[in-house]
Amino acid sequence: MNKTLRPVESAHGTFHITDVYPSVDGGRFPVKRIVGEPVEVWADIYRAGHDVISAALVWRREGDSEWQVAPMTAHSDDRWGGAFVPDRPGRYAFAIEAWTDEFASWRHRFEQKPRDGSDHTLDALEGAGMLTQAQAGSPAAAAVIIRQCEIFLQTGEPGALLAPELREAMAGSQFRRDLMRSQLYALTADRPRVRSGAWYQMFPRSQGKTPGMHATFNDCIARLPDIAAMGFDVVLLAPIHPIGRQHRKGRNNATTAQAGDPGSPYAIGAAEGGHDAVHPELGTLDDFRAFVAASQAYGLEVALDFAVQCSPDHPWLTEHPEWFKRRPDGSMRTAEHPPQRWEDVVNPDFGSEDAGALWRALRDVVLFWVEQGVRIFRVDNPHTKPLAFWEWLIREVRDRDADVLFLAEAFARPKLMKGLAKLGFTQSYSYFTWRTQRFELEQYLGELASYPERDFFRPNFFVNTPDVLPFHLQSGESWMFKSRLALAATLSSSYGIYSGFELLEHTPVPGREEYLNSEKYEIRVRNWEQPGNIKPYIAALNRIRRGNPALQQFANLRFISVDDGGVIGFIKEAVDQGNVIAAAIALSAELREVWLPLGDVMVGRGDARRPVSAVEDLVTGERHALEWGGIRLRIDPARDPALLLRCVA
Ligand SMILES: O=P(O)(O)O[C@H]1O[C@H](CO)[C@@H](O[C@H]2O[C@H](CO)[C@@H](O)[C@H](O)[C@H]2O)[C@H](O)[C@H]1O
Repeated sequence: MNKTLRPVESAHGTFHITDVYPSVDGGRFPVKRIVGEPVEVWADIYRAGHDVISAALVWRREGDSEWQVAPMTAHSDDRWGGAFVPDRPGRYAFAIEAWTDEFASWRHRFEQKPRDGSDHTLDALEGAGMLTQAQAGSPAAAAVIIRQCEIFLQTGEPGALLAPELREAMAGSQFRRDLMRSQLYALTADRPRVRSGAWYQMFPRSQGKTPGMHATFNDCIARLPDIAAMGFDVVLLAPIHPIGRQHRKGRNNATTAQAGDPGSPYAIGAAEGGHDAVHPELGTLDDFRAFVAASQAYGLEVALDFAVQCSPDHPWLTEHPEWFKRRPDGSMRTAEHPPQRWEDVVNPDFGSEDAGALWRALRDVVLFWVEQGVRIFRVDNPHTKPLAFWEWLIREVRDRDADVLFLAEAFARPKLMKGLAKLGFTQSYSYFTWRTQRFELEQYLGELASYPERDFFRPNFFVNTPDVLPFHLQSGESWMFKSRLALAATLSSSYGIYSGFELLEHTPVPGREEYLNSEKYEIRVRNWEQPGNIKPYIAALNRIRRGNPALQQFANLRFISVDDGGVIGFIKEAVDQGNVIAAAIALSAELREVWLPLGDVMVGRGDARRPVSAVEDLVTGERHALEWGGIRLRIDPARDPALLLRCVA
């Protein structure tokens, strides 16, 4: 437990350092920020009496011995602010220090003395006495102090003690008798990919061209130009490991496989190896590394699925039987997440006596793939494993390589999802996949973009996943796919699609939000140029995202009241870059004209900030001038359900 360091008490008691921002659960969990971007810190700092208070922000990266110091300045109502810039990814701690500036307090009192001819010599001597005790400052400050002290001693003029440069020199040179440091607050700085990225999820074995034939990593390499041309940043692979044979699942989640069925890639482990092996039909480890290198060459980063569970054929079941709990009849309980049943896998027992070795083995699996060049992991249903395990694993890995990122694939209870984010997951799945109405989106986004969620929960908006074909996509209407894509790609700075979305795949298992003939259980071959595909639309959206910093942030969001309940409107602003985007996205198919109130939108930086006067359509390039504080524009969802407008002054 962090403790506030108690100072030598002054006559006015100790300082109160409260309402510290940013902090998550009082500093217990790290606030999340991006490397190279200023971290603003605010606190209420006060104490009884009228002495002049000074404050500073002290911070360091975990492992560094030296504290760095940044000044804090007082704003109105005892609110103080300061900032620092974390320059490397990793964990940081910061605290706030407060102390009395005794010379400034003396000066303040001296300046209040009546100018009525009274003798203030004694007061002046007290001030001068403080100069003789100043000892902690820079040589330049020392020179100022000595000079002003000598002037005072030679002339007896108190004006020498009131020189502004002396006040400044003394501020950094006095012994801080009542220095108080707050508790420590934790912070994590991540690389920029965490803040923004477009993800493309695919099953490697389905990337070939011959129906029924298992694809290889070479086939995956051949797919990269198409994925890169759509403007994606991350290519997320379903598990690439050997697949169990016992209790293998068949097509459409059948609990018995037919001859030739490849099984679910989430049933990890077979005679060929476990979590650190590559499915032989995909190729070798060298082939995988070649895929990672080829992805990099296309500007894509590879993310791997990390699923803890094991097929009954996983080598760990024979090598470490103690990690798996047997039922009274000797069988093992298969994994489940009610109502889902995963009959082809068992979960290791996190309560086993040898759980420490299991934890280390799982950590080593992650480190193994880090060695192969992977820096992003989608963690499969983390909410069914102990939270303390994830906190430990993420820390263990990131202490070795702070560039490694973890996405929590948890569609769980809200508090549990937020808990996972607090204890270290870099990004999180979200409920966006099911939020379709304007009020639902506004409410949900409002929650995620507010304090304190915005400081620890970084959502990744997936429009679909291999497990979820949401009802609203099941009619296969192009405008709806585009609308969902535009919402995900602009409301959130990180978003993803599962492959097949670009082809408008939409055939469900009747009555369910699942894909019929899901490639979780079979090999698929697709015509990636299928007529009606929305690849050009995806590419255009990703291009717009890359060109507009406002769309690369999440919490910079403000909804506007569009005069049509079937359209959601919002503003995103990147203040530092002077980039402001207004968006209006149709949630239903009708052609309409909408009024966008933009009168209070300001554009530009600092003194150059001006009210918006026109907008530029980022798709068509057309420019429209504002009239009467807003603009009326047409949305034709059949063509494009989203209006994306750059605001110009
Ligand atoms: O956490 P979720 O419920 O969203 O689902 C994830 O984990 C599931 C278990 O790994 C996984 O389910 C798939 O793999 C299972 C094991 O092979 C299999 O029994 C299921 O039928 C299959 O859906 C799911 O895909 C993953 O996203």
